[in-house]
Amino acid sequence: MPFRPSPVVLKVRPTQRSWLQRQFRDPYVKQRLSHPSAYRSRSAFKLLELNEKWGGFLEKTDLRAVVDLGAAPGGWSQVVAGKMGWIDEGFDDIDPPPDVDGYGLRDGAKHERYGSWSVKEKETADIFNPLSLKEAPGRVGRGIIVAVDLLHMAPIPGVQTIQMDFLSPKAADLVTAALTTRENPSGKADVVLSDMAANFTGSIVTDREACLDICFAVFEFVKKNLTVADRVRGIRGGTLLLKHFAHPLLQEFRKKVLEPNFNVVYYIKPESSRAASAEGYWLCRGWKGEKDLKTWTRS
Ligand SMILES: C[S@@+](CC[C@H](N)C(=O)[O-])C[C@H]1O[C@@H](n2cnc3c(N)ncnc32)[C@H](O)[C@@H]1O
Repeated sequence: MPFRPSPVVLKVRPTQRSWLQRQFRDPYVKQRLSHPSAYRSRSAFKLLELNEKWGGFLEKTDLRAVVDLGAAPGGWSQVVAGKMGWIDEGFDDIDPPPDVDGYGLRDGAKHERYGSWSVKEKETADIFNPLSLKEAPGRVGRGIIVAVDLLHMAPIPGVQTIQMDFLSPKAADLVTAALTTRENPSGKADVVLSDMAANFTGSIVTDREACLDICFAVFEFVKKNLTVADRVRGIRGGTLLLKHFAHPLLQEFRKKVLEPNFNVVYYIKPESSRAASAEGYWLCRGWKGEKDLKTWTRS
């Protein structure tokens, strides 16, 4: 019988068709779909690659707290949860563990067995009643992981998920509250990851401003919440991984804001990032702290 395209196939527009063709050819999409960990996003491979090439910053034994900003659908959080021992790195996210009832948590549900919960901003009032990591029954990982996104994200063991706009005025305080546990009373994070990206509008000015808004909001958070180096106590300064898009003003942000405040700032374009995309990452190591803070006001 001759092939008759279905109405669905007929409806695919040329732009969608080229997107689909690109997806089918993409080795990282193929890898994601066949990988035993069933990573939720192609981005997961960027983080795995960056971590492996840049000294295993997610594998340090003294890592206590990680924040994942712009976390949905959850690929990076899965990678972090794997590195911190909450899930096996070969964990299959699609099949729930047999002994866990309703592994897909409801919004607002605290899942003490795995030390995970998922809340919306408006529901957080009584959630941040710091649960001691040691008291959470069944907790197997180490440290705390807080994930934030505008979108709903299905829970991952060991990851506390807050659905909210990170640019909203309350955001930093809510994340700090979520980070503050008996084992992490300072509420500091050792690693802050930001893969946040606003939707592209096509206007260079609007897109550049949106990217700068995100970079500044993340930096404000870092100022108060990233672990500060303390040589006497043998504590290394925290790490920031920040997505951005190529633009001269963003280069200025790197020079005037990031470089003076971290020991080193690397520009990285992971192999798994599409060559045609203007995105890149800054990996900033060794937060110096607010003591000698250098700031910059954008024009
Ligand atoms: C590239 S995706 C992140 C993918 C993620 N790292 C993963 O591995 O699954 C970017 C995310 O940033 C989120 N985002 C953009 N602006 C945000 C904001 N102001 N507050 C919170 N999340 C935001 C988007 O909703 C989107 O889910």
